Amino acid sequence: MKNNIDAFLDLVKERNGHEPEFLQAVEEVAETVIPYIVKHDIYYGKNILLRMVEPERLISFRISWVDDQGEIQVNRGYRVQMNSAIGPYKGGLRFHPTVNASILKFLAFEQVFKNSLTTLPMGGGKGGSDFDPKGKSDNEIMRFCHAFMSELFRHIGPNTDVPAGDIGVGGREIGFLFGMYKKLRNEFTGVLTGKGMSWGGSLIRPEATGYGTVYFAEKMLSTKGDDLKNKNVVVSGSGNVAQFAVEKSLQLGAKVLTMSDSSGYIYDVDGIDTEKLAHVMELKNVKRARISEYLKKYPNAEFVEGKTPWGVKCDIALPCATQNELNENDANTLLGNGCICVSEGANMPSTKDAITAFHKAKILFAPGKASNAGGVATSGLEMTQNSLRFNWTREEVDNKLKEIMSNIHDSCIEYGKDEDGYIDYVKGANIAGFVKVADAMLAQGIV
Ligand SMILES: NC(=O)C1=CN([C@@H]2O[C@H](COP(=O)(O)OP(=O)(O)OC[C@H]3O[C@@H](n4cnc5c(N)ncnc54)[C@H](OP(=O)(O)O)[C@@H]3O)[C@@H](O)[C@H]2O)C=CC1
Ligand SMILES: O=C(O)CCC(=O)C(=O)O
Repeated sequence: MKNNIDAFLDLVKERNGHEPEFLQAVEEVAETVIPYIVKHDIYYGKNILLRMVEPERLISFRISWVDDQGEIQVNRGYRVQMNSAIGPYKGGLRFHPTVNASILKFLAFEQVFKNSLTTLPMGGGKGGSDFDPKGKSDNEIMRFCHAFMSELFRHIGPNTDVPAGDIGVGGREIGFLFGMYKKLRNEFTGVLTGKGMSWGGSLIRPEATGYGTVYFAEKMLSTKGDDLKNKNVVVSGSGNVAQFAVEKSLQLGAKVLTMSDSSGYIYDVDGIDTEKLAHVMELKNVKRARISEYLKKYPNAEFVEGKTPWGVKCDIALPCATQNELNENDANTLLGNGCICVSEGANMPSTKDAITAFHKAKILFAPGKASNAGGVATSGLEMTQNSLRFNWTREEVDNKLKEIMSNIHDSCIEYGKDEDGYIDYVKGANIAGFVKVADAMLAQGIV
């Protein structure tokens, strides 16, 4: 078995040696899926995983735009169309200075498994740009988004590839991107998700990733006869996913102690309640300020500069910021402090060694591709509503989201339960995600 995994990974490294994040994501999948392939004749010897690690298409393009000073700026744009076996490519756009092919390939690869887990007909893709939205005016953001879409539009469409938001891309950006797509194509279609409610968006889509992450944590806790009530929760990030993970945690009776951004974290020993969360939303979504500003209104809280919040004692950790934000030392600190459950809101926030530590300690650990799948699942529901030209109520969408998260949890148990009864959610999510895509690839032949 080890030989099969090593030989596969050597081949992937040979081709992608300079892409560490992509290799990390592939390694995690290979270690759990190859043993399954070896035991199942229908998949063995078909090089399915080797085909899955090669993007069907990787588009890279120039984005030229003019800033408020009249200077011409040049950024790089990408769309990774990873796998379309079970539906049109689907996945977010990230605008962040760290964006490169490795990061987008890791995200697109994870997206293939995640989208498969939702049971909705969506392939996997991801895109974005090394553009940094921080400190840019609304007009600059608009000009950049328009320039980005003036190239991307020819590669996407409601039945081809349907982008959405990710880091640095929220409702404002989706609006500008949609406006330019509509102008260039002269058609009003569900080509993007995360749209505004008056022009084709779905209720609950803004909340869905954070809510889903907490619904998943609640499902994991229920396997131990436990729930979120009175639990201390530590959250990283203060963007879209973090905000709604905090909101749902509060609704389910937990106490939230931290939020963060790239400058550090705030620790509020009294708890971040709904009023304080509303202030964070105002700071982040309207004023686009740093999280440290929280202390101006709530001076009892602490701001810890340049650090992640994993040293704060908690029962539950929700990493909701970015990849590799929680390492082995952080994992050991969390375990030492009695943490019993980690549900990833971000994509690949825990390093490989951190996951090993969680597994060794046999705590409840959910990988992002399972626990944060509520976002893309609700994007799938937005696509359905667009096709029907109909809107479901908030309650209808939320119920469907809960049901999807519960089904993903069941799939993880089906494929991830070890002999001693421990649920390895990483193994479960990877194999369950793989099976559906692999079956479709086999049915469609070598294309
Ligand atoms: N939006 C969605 O629906 C989905 C998002 N995700 C994942 O969730 C995570 C968060 O996304 P989202 O909330 O949408 O993005 P936002 O842009 O809304 O928020 C990102 C948050 O993470 C922080 N952050 C970003 N980069 C870093 C970094 N290098 N170090 C420390 N903090 C950082 C940001 O701080 P700062 O403002 O200082 O940069 C901000 O607080 C990402 O991993 C994303 O891929 C997963 C599924 C769906
Ligand atoms: O809603 C979507 O299409 C994509 C969400 C996303 O980017 C993700 O799941 O990581």
